[in-house]
Amino acid sequence: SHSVQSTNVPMSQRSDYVDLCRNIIRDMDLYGVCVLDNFLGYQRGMTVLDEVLNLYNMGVFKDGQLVRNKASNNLKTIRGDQIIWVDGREDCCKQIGQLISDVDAVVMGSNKMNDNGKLGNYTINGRTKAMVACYPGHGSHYVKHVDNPNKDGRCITAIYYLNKDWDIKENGGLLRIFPEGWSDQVADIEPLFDRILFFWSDRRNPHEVQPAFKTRYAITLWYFDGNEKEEAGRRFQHASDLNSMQVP
Ligand SMILES: Cc1cc(NC(=O)CCC(=O)O)nc(C)c1Br
Ligand SMILES: [Fe+3]
Repeated sequence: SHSVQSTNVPMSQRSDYVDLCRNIIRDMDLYGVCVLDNFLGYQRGMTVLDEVLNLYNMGVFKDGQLVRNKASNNLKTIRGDQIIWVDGREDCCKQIGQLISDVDAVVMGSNKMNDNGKLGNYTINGRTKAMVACYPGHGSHYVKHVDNPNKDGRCITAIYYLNKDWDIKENGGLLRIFPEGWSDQVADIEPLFDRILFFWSDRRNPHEVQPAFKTRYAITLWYFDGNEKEEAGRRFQHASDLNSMQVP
């Protein structure tokens, strides 16, 4: 993981912007996973957390949908996260909107900056809205899964974490990625405040959220590869798949 110097200038004007993008390109090419700490800096991180807490206290989060648990073959609550989709222009989400444009800046910057003008051979041309998620913390978890197993167009998952003073031993909530091809290695990522994580959304990165015992917040964006999304649009797509993503 890399640490970002905290300043308050917009991302693309930062002095270390180019380095940040190069770090993302290198880590994504080498590992398919990249972690940046102190992404917004403490002050701005706190303003984003305040907006998320405000949304949560307004009671606008919805329960994540139930997913059939193949093992027990009955409809069981196997994901405890509560979610709300935000596009960042709402009055109550201006700071989340700033976070989104900073993530856009580094993802699009990395996409342009790579020698062949592509990040991992993708042409990123869009993204979903921001999915703000909260794990209530009574052992809520998320079973091992792949974000995009069937080429729906999503190529990069970006997750920004908001959890201050998080003690993984006490609070759990570890994100464990099982990178394909690294048979015995796993990537254990603690959901720490002002940390951002990028990983390829496809079958290269099955991942799970281990049970959390303290309220755990995260904001996720999925970036689209133009060609794959175009192709997916042509193929029959179950309405539920499209429902689970909201595109601005
Ligand atoms: C709605 C939805 C959420 C997630 N979230 C995570 O994997 C948790 C990552 C973390 O919070 O560390 N993944 C998928 C494929 C869907 Br769909
Ligand atoms: Fe996921």
